[in-house]
Amino acid sequence: MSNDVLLNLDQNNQTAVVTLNRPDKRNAISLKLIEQLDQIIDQLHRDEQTKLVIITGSSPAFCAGGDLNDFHGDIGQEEAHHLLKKMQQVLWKITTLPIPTIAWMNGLARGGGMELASACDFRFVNEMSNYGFTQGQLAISTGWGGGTLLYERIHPQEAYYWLVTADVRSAEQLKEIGFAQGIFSSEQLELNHPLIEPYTNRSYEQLKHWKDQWLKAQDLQRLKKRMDEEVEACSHMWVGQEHKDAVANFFKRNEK
Ligand SMILES: CC[C@@H](C(=O)O)C(=O)SCCNC(=O)CCNC(=O)[C@H](O)C(C)(C)COP(=O)(O)OP(=O)(O)OC[C@H]1O[C@@H](n2cnc3c(N)ncnc32)[C@H](O)[C@@H]1OP(=O)(O)O
Repeated sequence: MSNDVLLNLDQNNQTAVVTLNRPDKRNAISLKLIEQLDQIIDQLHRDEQTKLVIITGSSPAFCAGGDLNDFHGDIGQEEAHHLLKKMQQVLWKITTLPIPTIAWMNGLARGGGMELASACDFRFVNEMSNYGFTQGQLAISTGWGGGTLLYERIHPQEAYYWLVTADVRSAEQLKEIGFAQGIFSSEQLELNHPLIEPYTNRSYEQLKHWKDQWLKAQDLQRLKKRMDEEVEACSHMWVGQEHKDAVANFFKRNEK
């Protein structure tokens, strides 16, 4: 079975690097990838040695969102809800990991790729890449709970505006609105990168404590409820003709 998600630990088993590994498909999140990611995140929840999780993508992309072949438009609302829910559950597990999480956004991200990044505690972006919550262009909303998480990451007015415009923004713009904490220029992730070192230099105890504070500062019960509502709303838009047409147009544009 191909490994659509890779897990690498540093020599002390303290930093886990989780890599989405479907570069030919711009690391689009298929159902198979969700299953593998889910297992890895479960493993990290149980792990008592790892102090930091970094999620990244195999070059050239970070993540092109949900795999539109698997999450195709031609399904009923209940089936759409069932499929969207699977990834929402993974995003929830990432959000509630007891140690800090970083999205190292090595390349472009669209749609659900941005939702995945929003589930992490910190985001670092590549100066050469661009990023967008483009679901609006596909006649849907965010569908994994990542739109809800966006409201927690940046100013709500800015989150609302970004979701409606569904525009693609530069690394610089992401830093300006506070979505990204830093910008890097190299494509390769190095654990001694100055943006990563502040984390690797801290102890397990420190990082776990700060994450605990971060989680307690949020109303998790309400957050989960809002994420559930997002999945429900998106599943209804999913079956609309406008969405089916938008997905068909994407594949038509990409026909070789
Ligand atoms: C389902 C959940 C929902 C959510 O809740 O948020 C979503 O995520 S909806 C999906 C949102 N994502 C998109 O709309 C992105 C669609 N992709 C693109 O716009 C472009 O592919 C790109 C990401 C900007 C990359 O462009 P480029 O570098 O020019 O590559 P190609 O377009 O040639 O793509 C290469 C290859 O990858 C396949 N691909 C890309 N994205 C997806 C995707 N989301 N689902 C399935 N497949 C995808 C693309 O079809 C190409 O495949 P081949 O033709 O076989 O080479």
